[in-house]
Amino acid sequence: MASPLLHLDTSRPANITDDYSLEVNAKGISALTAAAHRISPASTISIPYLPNQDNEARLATARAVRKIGFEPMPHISARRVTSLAELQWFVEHAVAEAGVERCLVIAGDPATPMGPFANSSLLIETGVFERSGIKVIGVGGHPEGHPIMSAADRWEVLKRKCQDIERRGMTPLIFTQFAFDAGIVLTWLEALRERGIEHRVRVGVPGPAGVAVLARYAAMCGVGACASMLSKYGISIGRLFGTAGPEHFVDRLAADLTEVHGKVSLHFFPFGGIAQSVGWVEQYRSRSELAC
Ligand SMILES: NC(=O)C1=CN([C@@H]2O[C@H](COP(=O)(O)OP(=O)(O)OC[C@H]3O[C@@H](n4cnc5c(N)ncnc54)[C@H](O)[C@@H]3O)[C@@H](O)[C@H]2O)C=CC1
Ligand SMILES: Nc1nc(=O)c2c([nH]1)NC[C@@H]1CN(c3ccc(C(=O)N[C@@H](CCC(=O)O)C(=O)O)cc3)CN21
Repeated sequence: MASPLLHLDTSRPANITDDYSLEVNAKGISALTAAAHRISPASTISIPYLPNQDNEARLATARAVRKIGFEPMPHISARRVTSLAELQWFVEHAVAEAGVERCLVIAGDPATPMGPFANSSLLIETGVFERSGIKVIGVGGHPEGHPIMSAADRWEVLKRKCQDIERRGMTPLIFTQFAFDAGIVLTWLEALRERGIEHRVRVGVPGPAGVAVLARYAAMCGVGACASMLSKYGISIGRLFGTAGPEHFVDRLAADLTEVHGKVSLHFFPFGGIAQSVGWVEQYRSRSELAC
């Protein structure tokens, strides 16, 4: 099987991958433990709210992430939370048992909410987070659009969520879905800053993975993966097998990010495995250093 393609590019700054975060679910803890010495201490490890992992499994993952020396950031999927009591239980236990200080709130995919929360704003409005000691709340940003919201609604909802988080004494952090076209992300960052939203953005990046795996996750997550986007990513329609890494995507960000785009760091989705994503960052960094 082909290894992730890394193309030498001397134009990027060395620090685009500094302070990256990584998504790790319950099944990934042993791989995270094995790779821990290769990841900066206290890095944020976000814990997705997967339907096949229950609250106990998510809590155990958060405890393990903390024990290894990282900052656990559990996701809470509004539409999958069945009651206020469940939300309270989870957040309080996460704080008490894993020292959780940051959570990511996201609507989630169920067409019909399983409880009283149809969107992530309703989770924030409960007051559970600040009362439990949470300091940072992550919310979704949508460079590629949103299943139901118009552009105007998207900006309004994002602005309101950030304001509400700050009003409650916490710090907002914006996470974007993984994407294949860095140009769309750059344009969205400019629009975000034009609207006066200055909070740090963690740009979603797919880790190196099989092309078929990337296509499957893109379809599952509603991520744009048309031929032109994939081609910008470095995947040609004639080569739908093998592995693809985010080198073109990250190169483009590194080359084109300026002060106008504000505070930006990377958030990796390790679809091809945790060791592979961590290894990709190491290779990318060593090539940047060689190029300096
Ligand atoms: N890391 C990730 O996984 C990220 C994912 N996203 C995507 O954005 C989606 C929703 O964005 P949020 O900012 O959390 O929305 P939100 O919680 O702010 O909701 C905004 C509006 O969209 C409606 N809505 C949201 N999801 C819906 C669904 N599945 N069906 C019908 N209506 C829905 C809500 O009711 C609300 O009116 C996520 O579910 C995900 O697909 C965005 C950023 C990061
Ligand atoms: N709209 C939306 N819905 C989602 O469910 C979703 C997103 N967006 N954005 C990205 C995250 C990441 N997601 C996932 C979902 C499942 C696994 C998972 O089951 N991983 C297995 C590997 C399975 C495989 O080989 O493909 C694992 O062992 O980690 C990982 C990440 C779901 N996510």
